[in-house]
Amino acid sequence: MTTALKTIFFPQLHKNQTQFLRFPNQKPIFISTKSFIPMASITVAQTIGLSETFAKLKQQGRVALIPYITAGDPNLSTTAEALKVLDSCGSDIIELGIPYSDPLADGPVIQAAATRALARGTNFDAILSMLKEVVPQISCPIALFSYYNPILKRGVEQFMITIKDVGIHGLVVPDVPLEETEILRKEALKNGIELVLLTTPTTPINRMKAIVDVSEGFVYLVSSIGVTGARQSVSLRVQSLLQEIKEATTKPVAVGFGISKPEQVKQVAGWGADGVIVGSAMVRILGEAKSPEEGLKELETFTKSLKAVLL
Ligand SMILES: O=P(O)(O)OC[C@@H](O)[C@@H](O)c1c[nH]c2ccccc12
Repeated sequence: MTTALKTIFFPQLHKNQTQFLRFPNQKPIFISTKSFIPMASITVAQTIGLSETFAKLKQQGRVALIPYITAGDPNLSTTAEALKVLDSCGSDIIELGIPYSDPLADGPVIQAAATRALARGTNFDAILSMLKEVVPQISCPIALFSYYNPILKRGVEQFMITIKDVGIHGLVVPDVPLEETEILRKEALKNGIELVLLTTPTTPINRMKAIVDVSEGFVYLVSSIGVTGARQSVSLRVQSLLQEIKEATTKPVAVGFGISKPEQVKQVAGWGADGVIVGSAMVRILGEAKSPEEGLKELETFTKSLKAVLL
């Protein structure tokens, strides 16, 4: 659980005074002295961000489990339930993908999920409305996954304000080159959004250093070249790549691509990863189940099997 419980002491309220209390990413809280004992206190669950989550896990000697699912596949109400299932099964951060028509970095499983979600009419505004409802019920931070084009269409500044307002903590934009991240980083910073950048096995060391320098929240180490999708094994190169990155930064490093089994999660965690990302295997469960209910049940079982090897 990555909520920071905050206890707030109220200054002496005058008789019959009423107040609205607003906390970032929370619904306003109505308080009134009619029913309130002055100098009372309430405890509000507040979700902490990506880097804070990693700092907390590091203190506990634990590795983050980071699932990815595609919003709107098989439908948005199932996505809402899936977020709650993933959270309750101990996910430490959740990556939520915005379906896009040209997901060039995605393999067939996530491409098919995006196509299904778009065919159902899933759009960014509908995803935002779902998040407005669900985020206050989730204890772990959510990082949105979006290709660059939909962000540019909405305008970078407006996009960041909008996602912050629904309680999103992080953002991953897999197809934006480092040279074009300036505007993204500026607007993300202004809105307290942690912009996660990716490095790959073929990224030259100096470029990797420049990427990790400006990546916020964590560094995403792509385990293998090519597109997303479960692989029979995780490249042994990941172990040395992790060491290289950890010599260049103290920021947490999470590994993704191709990881789909508990033994692979355990292996990558054993190599020193601070987080392990599992996407296609989760997406396949939800998208290919006979019914949403069955998909959610299977998602729960699968997520628990991954979490078990990280405890
Ligand atoms: O699906 P995999 O092989 O488990 O990899 C995680 C991946 O799905 C997720 O992090 C992701 C979804 N879309 C992406 C595009 C680029 C990089 C990463 C991603």
